Amino acid sequence: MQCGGSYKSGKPAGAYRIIMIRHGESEWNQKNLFCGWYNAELSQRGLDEAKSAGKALKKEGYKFDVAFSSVLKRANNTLEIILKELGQENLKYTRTWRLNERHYGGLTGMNKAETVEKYGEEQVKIWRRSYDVPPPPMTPDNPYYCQIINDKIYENDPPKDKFPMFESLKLTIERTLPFWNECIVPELKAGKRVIIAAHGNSLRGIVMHLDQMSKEEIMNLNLPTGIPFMYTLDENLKPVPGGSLQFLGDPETVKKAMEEVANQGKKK
Ligand SMILES: O=C(O)[C@@H](CO)OP(=O)(O)O
Repeated sequence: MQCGGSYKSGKPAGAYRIIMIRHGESEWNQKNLFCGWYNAELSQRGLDEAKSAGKALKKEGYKFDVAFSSVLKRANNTLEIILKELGQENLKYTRTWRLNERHYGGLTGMNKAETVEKYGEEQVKIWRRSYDVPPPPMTPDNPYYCQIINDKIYENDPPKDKFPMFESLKLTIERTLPFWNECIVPELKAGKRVIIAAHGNSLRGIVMHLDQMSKEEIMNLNLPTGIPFMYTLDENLKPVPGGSLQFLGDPETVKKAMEEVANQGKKK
């Protein structure tokens, strides 16, 4: 059976394995701005994180048959850097808006710490991490409204009448999960070695689904930038014991990186 490919660590017979990674730090992460559908570049640290992720995957002997990303360049570039490190730069990958970061609505472009000063830590945590409370909608007076809505990456999809002006995690999951079920799961079931390079919140949606997390549990999950993680799934696509959210990095570094993300929503 091909689904294990060249993975080194033990994988139970019949299980499926998938690697996911949140893009490396973007320039807007670095400035601590709500980013969402704005097409930010990777920062130098983000480029380095992507390279390190590629090296770590290479060291473990990973190769991929199929790769998926959003339409946003911070995720695309992260994936391309990883594939280059693996000597797989010619692997064609699928880009879809369904794996995009959640649309941060009217918060897009605002500084997270300043938003805390203005609205309080509790409100910002609700906007950032609650399951179904959306941020305020993006209105035409937002400085990034035209740039986002007219961006060529959205030329074909989503249709203009369905173009979101905000998304909660729930709404993000509603457009990400159909893609997971219809496009990613069949590749896993066909025994393909799959990698997804996407975003903090689209990946939180997939994690919530795979681990059947409650609305309360998902609030406390912050995915670090640029550290690959693995899921090992049984034939029903449920994580095998110990098969959830296994980071390819030392636990202390991962813990610190997760805390760093959580702390972006605190006072300066
Ligand atoms: O700004 C964003 O788009 C996301 C990810 O960078 O931020 P948060 O971690 O606050 O959901």
